[in-house]
Amino acid sequence: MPLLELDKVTCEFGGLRAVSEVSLHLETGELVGLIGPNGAGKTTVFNLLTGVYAPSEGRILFDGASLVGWAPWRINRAGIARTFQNIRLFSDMTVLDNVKIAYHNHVRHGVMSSILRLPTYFRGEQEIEEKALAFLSLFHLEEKKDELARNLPYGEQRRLEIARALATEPRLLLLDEPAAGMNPQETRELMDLIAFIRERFSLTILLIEHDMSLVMGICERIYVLDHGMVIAQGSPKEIRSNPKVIEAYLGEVTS
Ligand SMILES: Nc1ncnc2c1ncn2[C@@H]1O[C@H](COP(=O)(O)OP(=O)(O)OP(=O)(O)O)[C@@H](O)[C@H]1O
Repeated sequence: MPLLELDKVTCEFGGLRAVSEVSLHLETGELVGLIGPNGAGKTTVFNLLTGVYAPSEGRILFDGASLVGWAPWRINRAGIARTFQNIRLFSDMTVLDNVKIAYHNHVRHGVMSSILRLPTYFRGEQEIEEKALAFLSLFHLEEKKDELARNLPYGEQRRLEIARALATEPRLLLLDEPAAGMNPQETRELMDLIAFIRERFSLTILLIEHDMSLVMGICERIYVLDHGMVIAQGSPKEIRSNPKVIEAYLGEVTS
Protein backbone atom coordinates (compact mmCIF):
# COMPACT_ATOMS: atom_id res chain seq x y z
CA MET A 1 0.00 0.00 0.00
CA PRO A 2 1.43 3.43 -0.90
CA LEU A 3 1.96 5.87 1.98
CA LEU A 4 0.19 8.57 0.00
CA GLU A 5 -2.26 8.19 -2.81
CA LEU A 6 -4.18 10.83 -4.76
CA ASP A 7 -6.87 9.38 -6.96
CA LYS A 8 -8.32 11.70 -9.62
CA VAL A 9 -8.21 14.73 -7.36
CA THR A 10 -9.76 17.93 -8.67
CA CYS A 11 -9.78 21.37 -7.05
CA GLU A 12 -11.72 24.27 -8.48
CA PHE A 13 -11.75 27.97 -7.64
CA GLY A 14 -14.87 29.43 -9.22
CA GLY A 15 -14.51 28.48 -12.87
CA LEU A 16 -10.78 27.74 -12.61
CA ARG A 17 -9.62 24.13 -12.35
CA ALA A 18 -6.35 24.61 -10.45
CA VAL A 19 -5.92 20.84 -10.13
CA SER A 20 -7.62 18.50 -12.55
CA GLU A 21 -8.00 14.75 -11.96
CA VAL A 22 -4.53 14.40 -10.50
CA SER A 23 -3.48 10.88 -9.55
CA LEU A 24 -0.17 10.22 -7.91
CA HIS A 25 1.31 7.98 -5.26
CA LEU A 26 4.33 7.88 -2.97
CA GLU A 27 5.75 4.67 -1.55
CA THR A 28 7.19 4.78 1.97
CA GLY A 29 10.73 6.16 1.90
CA GLU A 30 10.54 7.68 -1.57
CA LEU A 31 11.80 11.15 -2.47
CA VAL A 32 9.56 12.42 -5.24
CA GLY A 33 9.61 15.73 -7.12
CA LEU A 34 6.57 17.74 -8.21
CA ILE A 35 7.49 20.18 -10.94
CA GLY A 36 5.74 22.32 -13.54
CA PRO A 37 5.56 25.86 -14.89
CA ASN A 38 4.23 28.76 -12.81
CA GLY A 39 0.56 28.38 -11.97
CA ALA A 40 0.56 24.65 -12.83
CA GLY A 41 -1.16 23.73 -9.54
CA LYS A 42 1.76 22.46 -7.44
CA THR A 43 1.13 24.49 -4.29
CA THR A 44 -2.58 23.73 -4.59
CA VAL A 45 -1.69 20.02 -4.36
CA PHE A 46 0.17 20.76 -1.10
CA ASN A 47 -2.81 22.77 0.16
CA LEU A 48 -5.08 19.82 -0.62
CA LEU A 49 -2.73 17.43 1.18
CA THR A 50 -2.61 19.59 4.29
CA GLY A 51 -6.33 20.34 4.57
CA VAL A 52 -6.13 24.00 3.53
CA TYR A 53 -8.43 23.20 0.60
CA ALA A 54 -10.83 20.31 0.12
CA PRO A 55 -10.96 18.60 -3.27
CA SER A 56 -14.15 19.03 -5.25
CA GLU A 57 -13.66 15.48 -6.53
CA GLY A 58 -11.35 12.55 -5.92
CA ARG A 59 -9.74 10.72 -3.01
CA ILE A 60 -6.68 11.45 -0.89
CA LEU A 61 -5.43 8.50 1.13
CA PHE A 62 -2.61 8.65 3.68
CA ASP A 63 -1.55 5.28 5.01
CA GLY A 64 -4.85 3.93 3.69
CA ALA A 65 -7.08 6.48 5.47
CA SER A 66 -9.00 9.26 3.69
CA LEU A 67 -7.81 12.77 4.66
CA VAL A 68 -10.63 14.57 2.90
CA GLY A 69 -12.47 16.89 5.29
CA TRP A 70 -9.76 16.72 7.98
CA ALA A 71 -8.56 19.97 9.56
CA PRO A 72 -4.88 20.92 9.02
CA TRP A 73 -3.92 20.20 12.67
CA ARG A 74 -5.41 16.71 12.44
CA ILE A 75 -3.51 16.00 9.23
CA ASN A 76 -0.33 17.21 10.94
CA ARG A 77 -0.97 14.90 13.88
CA ALA A 78 -1.53 12.04 11.44
CA GLY A 79 2.03 12.55 10.17
CA ILE A 80 2.17 15.12 7.37
CA ALA A 81 4.24 18.30 7.78
CA ARG A 82 5.16 21.01 5.32
CA THR A 83 7.29 24.03 4.67
CA PHE A 84 6.12 27.04 2.69
CA GLN A 85 7.24 28.75 -0.49
CA ASN A 86 7.46 32.01 1.45
CA ILE A 87 9.08 31.12 4.73
CA ARG A 88 6.59 31.25 7.59
CA LEU A 89 8.50 31.45 10.83
CA PHE A 90 7.48 33.33 13.95
CA SER A 91 9.93 36.06 13.08
CA ASP A 92 9.83 37.88 16.43
CA MET A 93 10.41 34.71 18.42
CA THR A 94 13.78 33.10 19.08
CA VAL A 95 15.09 30.24 17.02
CA LEU A 96 14.63 27.91 20.00
CA ASP A 97 11.04 29.03 20.61
CA ASN A 98 10.17 28.45 16.95
CA VAL A 99 11.03 24.78 17.39
CA LYS A 100 9.54 24.52 20.88
CA ILE A 101 6.21 25.82 19.67
CA ALA A 102 6.03 23.03 17.12
CA TYR A 103 6.46 20.53 19.99
CA HIS A 104 3.85 22.32 22.06
CA ASN A 105 1.37 22.04 19.23
CA HIS A 106 2.20 18.37 18.89
CA VAL A 107 2.66 17.17 22.47
CA ARG A 108 -0.26 17.80 24.75
CA HIS A 109 -0.02 18.42 28.45
CA GLY A 110 -3.13 17.63 30.41
CA VAL A 111 -5.06 20.85 31.00
CA MET A 112 -4.97 20.46 34.78
CA SER A 113 -1.24 19.73 34.89
CA SER A 114 -0.62 22.93 32.86
CA ILE A 115 -2.91 25.14 34.96
CA LEU A 116 -1.68 23.78 38.29
CA ARG A 117 1.92 23.64 37.06
CA LEU A 118 2.23 20.06 38.31
CA PRO A 119 5.62 18.26 38.20
CA THR A 120 4.48 16.43 35.05
CA TYR A 121 4.09 19.84 33.37
CA PHE A 122 7.65 20.89 34.25
CA ARG A 123 9.03 17.49 33.22
CA GLY A 124 7.19 17.93 29.91
CA GLU A 125 8.57 21.44 29.47
CA GLN A 126 12.11 20.30 30.19
CA GLU A 127 11.80 17.41 27.80
CA ILE A 128 10.54 19.75 25.05
CA GLU A 129 13.47 22.12 25.62
CA GLU A 130 15.98 19.26 25.45
CA LYS A 131 14.42 17.81 22.32
CA ALA A 132 14.28 21.23 20.65
CA LEU A 133 17.96 21.87 21.43
CA ALA A 134 18.92 18.45 20.08
CA PHE A 135 17.06 19.30 16.90
CA LEU A 136 18.80 22.63 16.55
CA SER A 137 22.19 20.99 16.86
CA LEU A 138 21.31 18.54 14.06
CA PHE A 139 20.60 21.55 11.87
CA HIS A 140 23.71 23.43 13.03
CA LEU A 141 21.55 26.13 14.57
CA GLU A 142 22.29 25.50 18.24
CA GLU A 143 24.53 28.55 18.57
CA LYS A 144 21.74 30.71 17.15
CA LYS A 145 19.13 29.47 19.61
CA ASP A 146 18.63 32.87 21.27
CA GLU A 147 18.60 34.91 18.05
CA LEU A 148 15.28 36.20 16.74
CA ALA A 149 14.28 34.15 13.72
CA ARG A 150 14.07 37.25 11.54
CA ASN A 151 17.75 38.02 12.12
CA LEU A 152 18.96 34.73 10.63
CA PRO A 153 20.40 34.71 7.12
CA TYR A 154 18.00 33.36 4.52
CA GLY A 155 19.55 29.88 4.22
CA GLU A 156 19.38 29.42 8.00
CA GLN A 157 15.73 30.51 8.08
CA ARG A 158 15.01 27.77 5.54
CA ARG A 159 16.85 25.22 7.71
CA LEU A 160 14.92 26.38 10.76
CA GLU A 161 11.64 26.01 8.92
CA ILE A 162 12.54 22.42 8.03
CA ALA A 163 13.63 21.75 11.63
CA ARG A 164 10.32 23.08 12.90
CA ALA A 165 8.35 20.90 10.48
CA LEU A 166 10.32 17.84 11.60
CA ALA A 167 9.67 18.57 15.27
CA THR A 168 6.11 17.39 14.69
CA GLU A 169 7.57 13.95 13.87
CA PRO A 170 6.03 13.55 10.42
CA ARG A 171 6.27 10.50 8.21
CA LEU A 172 5.62 12.56 5.09
CA LEU A 173 7.41 15.88 4.60
CA LEU A 174 6.22 18.34 1.95
CA LEU A 175 8.87 20.85 0.90
CA ASP A 176 7.61 23.81 -1.16
CA GLU A 177 10.49 25.33 -3.12
CA PRO A 178 13.10 24.90 -0.39
CA ALA A 179 15.90 26.24 -2.62
CA ALA A 180 14.07 29.44 -3.61
CA GLY A 181 16.35 32.43 -3.09
CA MET A 182 19.41 30.28 -2.31
CA ASN A 183 22.77 30.63 -4.01
CA PRO A 184 24.39 27.52 -5.62
CA GLN A 185 26.48 26.79 -2.50
CA GLU A 186 23.41 26.99 -0.22
CA THR A 187 21.47 24.79 -2.67
CA ARG A 188 24.19 22.13 -2.54
CA GLU A 189 24.12 22.23 1.26
CA LEU A 190 20.34 21.94 1.17
CA MET A 191 20.59 18.84 -1.02
CA ASP A 192 22.90 17.24 1.54
CA LEU A 193 20.52 18.26 4.32
CA ILE A 194 17.50 16.72 2.59
CA ALA A 195 19.42 13.47 2.01
CA PHE A 196 20.50 13.49 5.66
CA ILE A 197 17.07 14.11 7.21
CA ARG A 198 15.48 11.56 4.96
CA GLU A 199 17.78 8.85 6.35
CA ARG A 200 17.83 10.11 9.92
CA PHE A 201 14.05 10.41 10.28
CA SER A 202 13.00 7.64 7.86
CA LEU A 203 11.01 10.20 5.88
CA THR A 204 9.02 10.08 2.71
CA ILE A 205 9.41 13.42 0.91
CA LEU A 206 7.44 15.25 -1.76
CA LEU A 207 9.32 18.23 -3.10
CA ILE A 208 8.19 21.19 -5.22
CA GLU A 209 11.15 22.90 -6.80
CA HIS A 210 12.04 25.05 -9.77
CA ASP A 211 15.78 24.44 -9.40
CA MET A 212 16.26 21.54 -11.80
CA SER A 213 19.77 20.73 -10.55
CA LEU A 214 18.24 19.96 -7.17
CA VAL A 215 15.21 18.06 -8.48
CA MET A 216 17.19 16.00 -10.96
CA GLY A 217 19.99 15.49 -8.44
CA ILE A 218 18.01 14.01 -5.56
CA CYS A 219 14.55 12.83 -6.65
CA GLU A 220 13.97 9.22 -7.58
CA ARG A 221 10.75 9.94 -9.41
CA ILE A 222 9.17 13.12 -10.70
CA TYR A 223 5.61 14.15 -11.52
CA VAL A 224 5.10 17.04 -13.93
CA LEU A 225 2.02 19.23 -13.69
CA ASP A 226 0.84 21.62 -16.37
CA HIS A 227 -2.46 23.51 -16.28
CA GLY A 228 -3.49 21.43 -13.26
CA MET A 229 -2.92 18.06 -14.94
CA VAL A 230 -0.20 15.44 -14.62
CA ILE A 231 1.41 15.48 -18.06
CA ALA A 232 4.34 13.16 -17.26
CA GLN A 233 5.91 11.05 -14.56
CA GLY A 234 9.07 9.00 -14.37
CA SER A 235 12.73 8.99 -13.45
CA PRO A 236 14.74 12.23 -13.84
CA LYS A 237 16.23 10.79 -17.04
CA GLU A 238 12.81 10.03 -18.50
CA ILE A 239 11.46 13.44 -17.53
CA ARG A 240 14.39 15.32 -19.02
CA SER A 241 13.78 13.84 -22.47
CA ASN A 242 9.95 13.84 -22.38
CA PRO A 243 8.64 15.97 -25.29
CA LYS A 244 5.50 17.08 -23.35
CA VAL A 245 7.67 18.36 -20.52
CA ILE A 246 10.02 20.19 -22.85
CA GLU A 247 7.03 21.79 -24.56
CA ALA A 248 5.42 22.87 -21.27
CA TYR A 249 8.64 24.52 -20.11
CA LEU A 250 9.40 26.10 -23.48
CA GLY A 251 5.88 27.56 -23.41
CA GLU A 252 6.72 29.16 -20.09
CA VAL A 253 9.97 30.64 -21.34
CA THR A 254 8.46 32.11 -24.50
CA SER A 255 5.19 33.38 -23.00
N1 LIG B 1 -7.21 30.39 -3.30
C1 LIG B 1 -7.23 30.53 -4.63
N2 LIG B 1 -8.25 31.18 -5.24
C2 LIG B 1 -8.27 31.32 -6.59
N3 LIG B 1 -7.34 30.83 -7.42
C3 LIG B 1 -6.30 30.17 -6.87
C4 LIG B 1 -6.19 29.97 -5.44
N4 LIG B 1 -5.05 29.28 -5.18
C5 LIG B 1 -4.48 29.06 -6.38
N5 LIG B 1 -5.22 29.58 -7.38
C6 LIG B 1 -4.93 29.51 -8.82
O1 LIG B 1 -4.71 28.16 -9.14
C7 LIG B 1 -3.67 28.03 -10.12
C8 LIG B 1 -2.59 27.14 -9.58
O2 LIG B 1 -1.88 27.85 -8.56
P1 LIG B 1 -0.70 27.20 -7.71
O3 LIG B 1 -0.25 28.24 -6.73
O4 LIG B 1 -1.11 25.90 -7.18
O5 LIG B 1 0.41 26.99 -8.84
P2 LIG B 1 1.94 26.61 -8.67
O6 LIG B 1 2.21 25.52 -9.65
O7 LIG B 1 2.25 26.33 -7.25
O8 LIG B 1 2.64 27.95 -9.17
P3 LIG B 1 4.06 28.60 -8.73
O9 LIG B 1 5.13 27.74 -9.31
O10 LIG B 1 4.01 29.95 -9.41
O11 LIG B 1 4.08 28.69 -7.25
C9 LIG B 1 -3.22 29.45 -10.45
O12 LIG B 1 -3.91 29.87 -11.59
C10 LIG B 1 -3.64 30.23 -9.22
O13 LIG B 1 -3.88 31.58 -9.55
